[in-house]
Amino acid sequence: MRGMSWIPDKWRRRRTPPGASLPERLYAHFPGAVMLLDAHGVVLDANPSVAQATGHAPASLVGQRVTILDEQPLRGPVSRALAECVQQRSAWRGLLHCRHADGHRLYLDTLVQPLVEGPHDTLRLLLIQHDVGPLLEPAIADRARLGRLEAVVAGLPGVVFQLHQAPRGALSFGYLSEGLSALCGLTPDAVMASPSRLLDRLVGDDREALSNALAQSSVSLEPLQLAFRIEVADGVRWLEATASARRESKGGTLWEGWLQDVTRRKEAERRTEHLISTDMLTGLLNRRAFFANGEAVLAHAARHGRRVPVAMVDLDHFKVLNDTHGHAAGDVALQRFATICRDSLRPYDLIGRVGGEEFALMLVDSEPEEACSVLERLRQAVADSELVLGGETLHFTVSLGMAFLAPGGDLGEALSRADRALYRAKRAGRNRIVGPEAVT
Ligand SMILES: Nc1nc2c(ncn2[C@@H]2O[C@H](COP(=O)(O)OP(=O)(O)OP(=O)(O)O)[C@@H](O)[C@H]2O)c(=O)[nH]1
Repeated sequence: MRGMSWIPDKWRRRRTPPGASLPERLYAHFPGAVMLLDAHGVVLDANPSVAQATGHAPASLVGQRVTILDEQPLRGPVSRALAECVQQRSAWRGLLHCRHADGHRLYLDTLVQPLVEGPHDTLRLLLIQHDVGPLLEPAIADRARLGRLEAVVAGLPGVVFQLHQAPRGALSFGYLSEGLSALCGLTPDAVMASPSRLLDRLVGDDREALSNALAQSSVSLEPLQLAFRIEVADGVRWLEATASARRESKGGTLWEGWLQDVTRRKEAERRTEHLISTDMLTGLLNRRAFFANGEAVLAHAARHGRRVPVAMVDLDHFKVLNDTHGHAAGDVALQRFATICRDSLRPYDLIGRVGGEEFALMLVDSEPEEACSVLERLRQAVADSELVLGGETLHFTVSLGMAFLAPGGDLGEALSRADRALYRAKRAGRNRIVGPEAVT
């Protein structure tokens, strides 16, 4: 190759002299850029195709370092390829981003071949480059589009996801957008490698609720919509998943959708729910909420075949207390009764104010004898309590009517029975418990 620098310029215009050897013809007509370099990358010779591939006249390159083609001379990919080839004394092959003489980017498929003919010969490098930009153009355009799309998705206030469920149930994420880190402190890569990193953070029953929702959606292929709680570094956050479902060819299910933080909406809903379900004077459940919660408790008890104790409670001679000491004193008595109820019952028992001075109780998971003694303690605690109002100490009592609700029974019916028992307690002298009556 070293001997080819003799090729006259006129032949570099792709003409070869009559009788030129095969290597000479190849060099002149080769459709790619061919350059001979010294070990420092200085161009010793360049074939005519260099002009077409790089925009530089072959003669103008001779004597210059070939790293002139680099986007960042001395630090660009051409420099690195040459250095590797010289160090390893072996061929380097790859795609290089270079700079055309007019400034535009080139994609050059490149071979750097070390040439050492004898042990004492100087190292030379053969550089062969093909402009593959036109071949790559569609892929480059696709990549640019993908880059823009990724930037848009990364900027969304939520997470775009693709969730796959194998026919045997295993879940894996095919895609999670960058927003996941802001949403829950986990990187998309970490969760794609191990979905349990995210799923194990679901709070309480929400993991089961998600499994059930996925199971239903995978059968019906109806869209998935579910809000669930997840533990994050600074507490608990509500997320909502909305996704379309479709069957995959091998029988699995694919959900594609959107995950967003709905904590503020959920908190607003919880505040609204609290407002519409709470009695303002006592802070207890109001009538509507007592019945709504009661039905859920009964459904749970029915599944376990348990009877549920219920009671109606009424403050005794409340009208007299109101009339004698004023309506405000009556209000304080109602509030005191609510406090004693909360102290006497367990947090998950239901206490509702269902009328002016009428209350309904539902004791969850209590055996009959246990329920009777709990209510007796409650009655006694009220009788023992003292209301100090305007320097005067007042006492008040309550009467209770009790009933048991058998599995599958009707709550309204049970409370009517409890109410009739309460009436008998009043007739029998007040400050007592009457019942229970079995209700089916
Ligand atoms: N202070 C106050 N009084 C209320 C409220 N709601 C109802 N009341 C009063 O509760 C009283 C109920 O009186 P009654 O139904 O005659 O019964 P009672 O005086 O408790 O007599 P017995 O139940 O037979 O022992 C009425 O005076 C109502 O005005 C309230 O929110 N605050």
